Amino acid sequence: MQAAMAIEDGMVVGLGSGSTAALAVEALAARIAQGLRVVGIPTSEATAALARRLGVPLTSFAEHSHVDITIDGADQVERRSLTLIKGRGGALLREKIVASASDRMIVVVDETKLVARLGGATPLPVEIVAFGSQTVIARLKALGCAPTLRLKGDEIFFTDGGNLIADCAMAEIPDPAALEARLAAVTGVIETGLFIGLATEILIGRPAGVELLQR
Ligand SMILES: O=C[C@H](O)[C@H](O)[C@H](O)COP(=O)(O)O
Repeated sequence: MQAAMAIEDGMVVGLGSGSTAALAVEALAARIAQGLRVVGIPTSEATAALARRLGVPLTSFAEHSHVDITIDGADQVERRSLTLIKGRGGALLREKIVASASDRMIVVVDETKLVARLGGATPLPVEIVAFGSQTVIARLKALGCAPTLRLKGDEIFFTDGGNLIADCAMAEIPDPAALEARLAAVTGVIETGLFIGLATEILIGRPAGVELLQR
């Protein structure tokens, strides 16, 4: 995978979550097997397990306060601004912490995820605290979206941090920053899946080759 070629010796690498990010971890592991020396900060327990299994050395923010490059996937990418929706796998909080600490965030997607405007068919995941979740969800509804508490089978889905996800369906999002501010102002909202100003490069896989969008 092309994104893994951006990683150089000695770097601290943010390891994203999801099926696309897993391919990047595999590509990184292959380079490590050939002698590349790096350490990774995983954005989920699943990614940490994969990295351990493939022999990618892990570290944490206790040892490294900044990340050189993070490679991650996304659920939607707004072409003009490189703003993202993330969190379909429930890893948005750790992903956003790692992305915010990164010099570069390389996002790998296929062309179906590229949109003129975010929202619409893709709901926005919002991580909320479990306590009082009914009242938090009611307040999200009052902001104009249609939230659904995420389930895993018949059970409530819990994030790695022990929180809940409200998937907020809404029409297209004309102003992601304004929406982010309104959602963040709701007590009990921990983080949203809107990634604004974080992605520095988008690699779009197409049958004909890879397109690069850069900030
Ligand atoms: O919480 C999950 C993450 O934000 C994923 O990076 C995102 O859902 C994309 O996943 P995938 O590459 O599997 O489509």
